[in-house]
Amino acid sequence: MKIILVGFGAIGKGVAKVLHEKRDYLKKNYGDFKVVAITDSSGSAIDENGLDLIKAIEVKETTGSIKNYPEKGSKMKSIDVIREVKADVVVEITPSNLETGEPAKTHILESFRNKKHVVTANKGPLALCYKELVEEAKKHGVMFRHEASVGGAMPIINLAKETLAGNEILSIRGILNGTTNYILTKMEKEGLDFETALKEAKELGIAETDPTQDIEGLDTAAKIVILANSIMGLEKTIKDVKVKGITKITPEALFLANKRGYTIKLIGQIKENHLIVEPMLVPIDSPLNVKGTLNVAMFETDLAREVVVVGRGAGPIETASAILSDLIHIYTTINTKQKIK
Ligand SMILES: NC(=O)C1=CN([C@@H]2O[C@H](COP(=O)(O)OP(=O)(O)OC[C@H]3O[C@@H](n4cnc5c(N)ncnc54)[C@H](OP(=O)(O)O)[C@@H]3O)[C@@H](O)[C@H]2O)C=CC1
Ligand SMILES: N[C@@H](CC=O)C(=O)O
Ligand code: NA
Repeated sequence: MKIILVGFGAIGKGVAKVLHEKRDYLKKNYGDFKVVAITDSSGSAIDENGLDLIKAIEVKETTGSIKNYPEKGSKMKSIDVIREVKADVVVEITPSNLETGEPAKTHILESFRNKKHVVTANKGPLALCYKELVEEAKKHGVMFRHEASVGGAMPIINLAKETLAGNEILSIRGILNGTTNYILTKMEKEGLDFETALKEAKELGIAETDPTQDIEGLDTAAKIVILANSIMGLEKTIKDVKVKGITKITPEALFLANKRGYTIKLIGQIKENHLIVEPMLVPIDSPLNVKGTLNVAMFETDLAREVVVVGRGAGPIETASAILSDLIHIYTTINTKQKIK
């Protein structure tokens, strides 16, 4: 299967590392997963026989742009790569823009129009125009998967759509941002100040390109909109969410909460058509009291009753896990269809 990576930052490099490390496992169990093009904000590298992913990471980390990849690099823009390079799947992992959804929205729609399946971790277009994207993918007969867009490695979207298929999801409540959970945990457990904890989160590659999206609660808001639209059949936008972030939370507030048997978590909640994101007191012994970059989601369903999932909500390799599972789904679907013909 031929793959184009659009975006080569923390997640793009994480996907490249995972595809390199898992290449023998993938070949043995599925087939050849080949990255034929990689793009970033200033250019691209293209090789129809498959790029050397370790070399691509090294070029990116030493020179700052993939266009410096020996012999295969150029200033070719992402949109032209999507149109002109022969591939099966585009992995869209540019920054999430929660106002316009660009450049990801155009990348995704253009991929569909060029008969390319899409896997994305990008929350922008999903939170702003989910229905349009799903309809366009259907119109062009291609697959559109986005497990990584909510909760990173934590299985939530495909779990709801596949394993919990047939259930009506009545409410979802959880911690859906790894950066803020990391910050709150560091402040609570080590008394670290907010800025130092945020700096560490950036260094771990878990924060958004614009980390205010994390700490002001907008990333969590985007995610509950995606959940509302993709697995609860609602039609919401980020404007429908009442949002409050964690910038006013201090180590002292966490200490006082602990003394009373509580902790403080940034909770996203969808219940009875209301979407809310705010710091909430959570009992110390609650299943919601997970630490570090962990995320947690508590589903209330009509058949399976309560379901709780926990997993790493952020991180290059962890997020690449969700992207890989979507790529494998596309690979197996393509090859099953071909065998039936
Ligand atoms: N970090 C995480 O743990 C998670 C991130 N995500 C989502 O994944 C996406 C990527 O995140 P992350 O890798 O951390 O972000 P980074 O900021 O590390 O990387 C973004 C990449 O996109 C590139 N880029 C920007 N504009 C364009 C463009 N027009 N064409 C091609 N590439 C472009 C940047 O180029 P350049 O290098 O030249 O600046 C960079 O390589 C985001 O949407 C984020 O919300 C989802 C789950 C977890
Ligand atoms: N910045 C986000 C990345 C995953 O969506 C987070 O911290 O959860
Ligand atoms: Na996920």
